[in-house]
Amino acid sequence: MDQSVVEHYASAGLDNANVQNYLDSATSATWRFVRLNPRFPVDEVLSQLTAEIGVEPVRVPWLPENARFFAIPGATTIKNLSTYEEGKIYGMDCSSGAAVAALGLNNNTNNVSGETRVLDLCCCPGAKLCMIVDELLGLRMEVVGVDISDSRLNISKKLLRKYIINTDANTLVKLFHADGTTFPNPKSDSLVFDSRAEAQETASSKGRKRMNKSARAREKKRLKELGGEKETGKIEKKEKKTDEPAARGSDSLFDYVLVDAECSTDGALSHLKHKNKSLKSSETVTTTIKKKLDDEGNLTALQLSLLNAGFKNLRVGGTIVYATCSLSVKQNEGVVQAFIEEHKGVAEAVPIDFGGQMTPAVTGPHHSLRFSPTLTTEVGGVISGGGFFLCKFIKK
Ligand SMILES: C[S@@+](CC[C@H](N)C(=O)[O-])C[C@H]1O[C@@H](n2cnc3c(N)ncnc32)[C@H](O)[C@@H]1O
Repeated sequence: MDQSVVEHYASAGLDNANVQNYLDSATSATWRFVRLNPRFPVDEVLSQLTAEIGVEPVRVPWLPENARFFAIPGATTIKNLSTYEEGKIYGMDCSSGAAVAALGLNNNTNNVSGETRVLDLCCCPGAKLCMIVDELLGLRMEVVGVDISDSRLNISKKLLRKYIINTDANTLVKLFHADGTTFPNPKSDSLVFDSRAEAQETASSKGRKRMNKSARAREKKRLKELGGEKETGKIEKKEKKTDEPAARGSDSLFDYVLVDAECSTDGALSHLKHKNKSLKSSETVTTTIKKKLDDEGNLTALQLSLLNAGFKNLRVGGTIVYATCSLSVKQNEGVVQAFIEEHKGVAEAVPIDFGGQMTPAVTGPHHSLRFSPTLTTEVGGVISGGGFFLCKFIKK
């Protein structure tokens, strides 16, 4: 195995044998994780899920109960489950869930205007974006997702259409195709999704269908009786209303910002393999990681720019979380150190609290948390997911 990759993992605390084990085990994880959609009753979803996988899902004990994370056997193909097809569960790693839980949206002490505004600066494919919306369910919210990749934004749109858009009027979710390092930039950013506009569109097309079926004749008669109106029998297509959302733009500051930055993905090999289906053996995985680590200078520059842009979009008193699924010291503690030096006295690193539970994470400088990748998983005790790094700041 390439020595630089071994050294990389050694610096993150894995010994030689564990590195090989980790690289080999990426396709055969003991556990995988699902998050329950809060729009359905927990008990009902759990019994349906238990019936179809044949074992009882185990709640991830260190995440807040209302985050609804459960471990299921690693061999389960989530997309074949009826609970997944029916939109009752999301496939999502519990350490990814930790990034959203770290924002503390449930406490919602940041909300000063009656509306909670959240920016997810690298949002695709969108698992965390959906969790942000779910955490705020029932409150007035504007959640903005930004990503530079068109194809990945299409995946996010599908997710939002499946889980989110037909929710209550308090929910507004927008997606921008934009460079997160310069967001907002009205000259180059483009709004590619607006949940309220979509919901209105869906409702009015349903209305049109109903009209076509049952009320067409009556409408024809009514128009005739009114007189003077042309009896076309056709129902006018209404102009699409843009009363509030899309027009408002992206110029206000946010209460919460998540910067789940582009990284070398070496802590979450299952994600890396998911993105690149040709990564079958530990050798090809090693080569890919080596390539990414060789380009680490560019990566850390991008990460710092994203974190700075996220901070610029945050209002005073707001909360920002920086996250990566890398174990690299340069991409994690290194970026955080550079950020703190640039924003001395304004960015304050604060402890991350998941409701006082013991977590599988190790605390580092500036209250950061490191989740080691799964090597052994204890059910009933601490259950860990992929490798992850988190650091949280408030703006003073
Ligand atoms: C680690 S992934 C984010 C995962 C996502 N938060 C989720 O939960 O599904 C990093 C994302 O950053 C995006 N990205 C990379 N460079 C970017 C930039 N300059 N501006 C915005 N997004 C960027 C990538 O397209 C990718 O989707």
